[in-house]
Amino acid sequence: MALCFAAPPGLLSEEEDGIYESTSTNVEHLKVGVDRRGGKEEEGNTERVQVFLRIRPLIEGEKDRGEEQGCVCIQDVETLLLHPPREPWNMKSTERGVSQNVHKFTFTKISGPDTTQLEFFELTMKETVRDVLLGENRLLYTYGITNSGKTYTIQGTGQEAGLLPRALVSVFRKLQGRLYDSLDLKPVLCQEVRWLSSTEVQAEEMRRDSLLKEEENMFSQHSRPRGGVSVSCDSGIGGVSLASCMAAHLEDSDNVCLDTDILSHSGEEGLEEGVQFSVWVSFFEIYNEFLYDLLEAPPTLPPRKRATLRLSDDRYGNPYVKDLTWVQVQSAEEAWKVLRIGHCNQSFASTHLNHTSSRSHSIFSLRLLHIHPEGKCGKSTRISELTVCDLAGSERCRDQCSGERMKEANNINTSLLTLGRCIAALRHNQSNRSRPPLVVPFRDSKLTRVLQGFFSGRGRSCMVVNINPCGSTYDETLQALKFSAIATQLVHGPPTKTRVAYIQSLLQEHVLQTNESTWEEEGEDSPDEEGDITMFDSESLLRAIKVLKGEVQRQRVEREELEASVREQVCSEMMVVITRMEKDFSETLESERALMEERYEDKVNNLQKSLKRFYMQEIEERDQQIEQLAADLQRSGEAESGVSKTPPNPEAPRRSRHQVSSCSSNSSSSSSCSSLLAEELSKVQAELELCRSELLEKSQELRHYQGMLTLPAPSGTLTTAVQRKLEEGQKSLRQLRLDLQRLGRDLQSAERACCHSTNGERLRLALANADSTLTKQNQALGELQNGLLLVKMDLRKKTDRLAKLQTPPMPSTPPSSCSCVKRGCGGAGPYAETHPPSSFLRNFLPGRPLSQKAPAPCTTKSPGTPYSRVLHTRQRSPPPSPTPHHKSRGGVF
Ligand SMILES: Nc1ncnc2c1ncn2[C@@H]1O[C@H](COP(=O)(O)OP(=O)(O)OP(=O)(O)O)[C@@H](O)[C@H]1O
Repeated sequence: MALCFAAPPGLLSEEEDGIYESTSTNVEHLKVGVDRRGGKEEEGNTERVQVFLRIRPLIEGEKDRGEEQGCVCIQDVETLLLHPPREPWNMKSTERGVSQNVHKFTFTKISGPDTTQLEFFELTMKETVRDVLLGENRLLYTYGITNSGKTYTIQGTGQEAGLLPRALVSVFRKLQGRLYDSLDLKPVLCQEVRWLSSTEVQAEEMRRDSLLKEEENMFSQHSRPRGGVSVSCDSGIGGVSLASCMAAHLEDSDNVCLDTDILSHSGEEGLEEGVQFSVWVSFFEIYNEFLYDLLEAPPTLPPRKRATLRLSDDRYGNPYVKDLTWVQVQSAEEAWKVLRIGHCNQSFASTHLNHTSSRSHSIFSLRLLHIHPEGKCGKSTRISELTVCDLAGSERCRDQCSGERMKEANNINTSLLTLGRCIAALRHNQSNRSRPPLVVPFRDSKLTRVLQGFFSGRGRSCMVVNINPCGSTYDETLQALKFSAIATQLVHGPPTKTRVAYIQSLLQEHVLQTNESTWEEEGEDSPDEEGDITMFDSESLLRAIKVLKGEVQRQRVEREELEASVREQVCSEMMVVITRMEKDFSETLESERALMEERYEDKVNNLQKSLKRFYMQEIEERDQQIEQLAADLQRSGEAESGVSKTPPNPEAPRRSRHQVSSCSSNSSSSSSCSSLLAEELSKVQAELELCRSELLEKSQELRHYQGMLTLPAPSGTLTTAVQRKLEEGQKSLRQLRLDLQRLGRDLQSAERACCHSTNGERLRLALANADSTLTKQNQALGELQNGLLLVKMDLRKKTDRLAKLQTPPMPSTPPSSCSCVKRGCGGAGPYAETHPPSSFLRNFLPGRPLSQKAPAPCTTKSPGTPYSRVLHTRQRSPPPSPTPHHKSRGGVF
């Protein structure tokens, strides 16, 4: 079962899963990987980046330690299987707990531990050197963990010269007899002619300007990475002045054999006829994210701080190392010596894995100036470059015990991670052309900035992955292989030579536009895909530029027109859409409004209904309560007026009144009239009660008088008359009681009517009846009073007469005065005889003073009896409604 391994964070996107594979140990189920070889692709005629794997043998110390070496297994020349180590402590967290997976990687070519330096050179460098001699730019860089054999591969040791010395030998062998006089070419390379004396500057100025102009033209069309070329005065030229320092350095350096036998081939196949070459080399390192020129002698005096170099962009945006020393070399030996000098200045340190571990990325560059002495407008040049980069090895920071080593390891890992991100981004952009491209983070580290040109189509890169077979470094090796797996998916950018064809087509177009016949004559030269930019003279290039300018102008106008028409079209379409939307919105709004109206109408109706129902229920409940209270009231009233003669319970009517008033107030705000009536009723009831109590009092008083009037046997005719009058008075009194009972019943019915709250008219009628009844009673009482007064006077006369008859006259107080005293009137005899007792009359007719001589306190202290208040209240009661009875029912109630 094939399993895809997760890529390192930030290094792989989803599409890149599956670039490398992990499989179970059952090799029968191995999934066949995609073709990762650097062959021609069917589409786009682009080539995959070549990635070579080199596995070094175990060295002595590792053998002594008993390092496990069964992890790395070469399946075939292109496929590697990486088995996890048997000892579990060698595995890191990424592998722990996971089944024993086998990782499968495919490379352009795999070199095993037995591969010699020569074999590896022929495998990797041979073609690269040939391409550089043909004018291409090439980069070869080694990648791997520390102590994996990178430096060994690049430089070699002893008799085993590495790729770089072999490349130098190869270059100079092929350039034998073609090396150009270097002095004439200095201005071509120098942007800062520091090596010239002030007197020579003026003489060289004219020539240099023309050459620089030519060089600039060439660079602009040639599109290649261009470094700032400068020659240090101190370092001299051509290796002549370097000889002394070389001798000193070379004594300390390894004695690499650089004889001509290190290469098995020679010859100058493929080189252009008549072209001469000049070779220049530079060597610098990137240490802790600073650039140092390795060909500059380190300061001997303290502070021994090395001068750093700066990265700059030329006017075409291509990065180059400013003020870097370029040394012209005439032979492989000279170049090798320069390399060794730089190697001596390079930062090395002893780590626990490698006692000569590179702590920096070292970059050696060789530039070839292709000189065409017989160019159409004089001398023309072309520059090609071979850059060999020995990257520092990735390592675990925690393995470093020194703070300086830790810092170096951090910087190394950061820059390598950035390189990985750049490659991943490039890979993403190449495989997802329809999507917007990712920004390639070249600027995130110095290393990627320096190498940017080789990844941006201005050259080609080739990668050598070094691994060691040690099981102890399994995890780091796995990460390095994963990184290289991404690089195998990269394709090279379009080759620069296609630009030549483009320029040719532009020139053809221009000629066709201007003069067709002329073109026909010149048209015999077909576009040369394999040609070089130097084949064009300056006039042709100027014409091409002119055509390009015209084309740019035309396209600009076209674009503006297109933009205007697109804008117009978009505007009109937008207007249509907006109009439609507006219409739709207004329709929707209208329907929404109607819907809302309907909904709220329903809601209001429902609310009205529910409120009506609620209040009806409330009123019914209150009616029932009031009826019950009224019944209670009636019962209590009957009980009071019964034989028991119990005093009336003032609480009951009060409670009834309270119920009535609360009922009325709660029924609705519109029943204010009913509440008024209820108030009136309650007042009437209260006064009625008072009347009752007063009536009872008077009845008792009357009985008392009757008892007093009871005469002995010889009463005669007077007694009979008094008896008759008394009977009449009793009769009137009974009638009065009956009237009062009827009045009570009327009042109760009025109270019920009021409590019904819809029968206001009935209540008014009942009250009017009660009023008339009270008036009648008033009259009856008045008559009774008069009768009683007469009876009293008569009785007094008779009593006096009887007293005179029965007993001799006594000088004492007459009994009438005693009775008056008893009654509390305190009046004199004559006054008492001619007038009724004041309290009696005052109690019955207080509103009408019987005499002007009536005692002032009585009239002032009691301005009106309850009865008079009743009468007064009746007069103030609201008049009956003028509206017909049936209309008033539908009114307030
Ligand atoms: N192919 C090989 N055959 C024999 N010995 C080798 C081979 N490759 C590497 N070695 C030895 O392995 C050791 C480490 O090699 P080297 O210094 O080149 O590693 P490195 O990757 O450059 O390490 P660092 O990144 O720390 O500089 C050296 O002693 C070297 O001689």
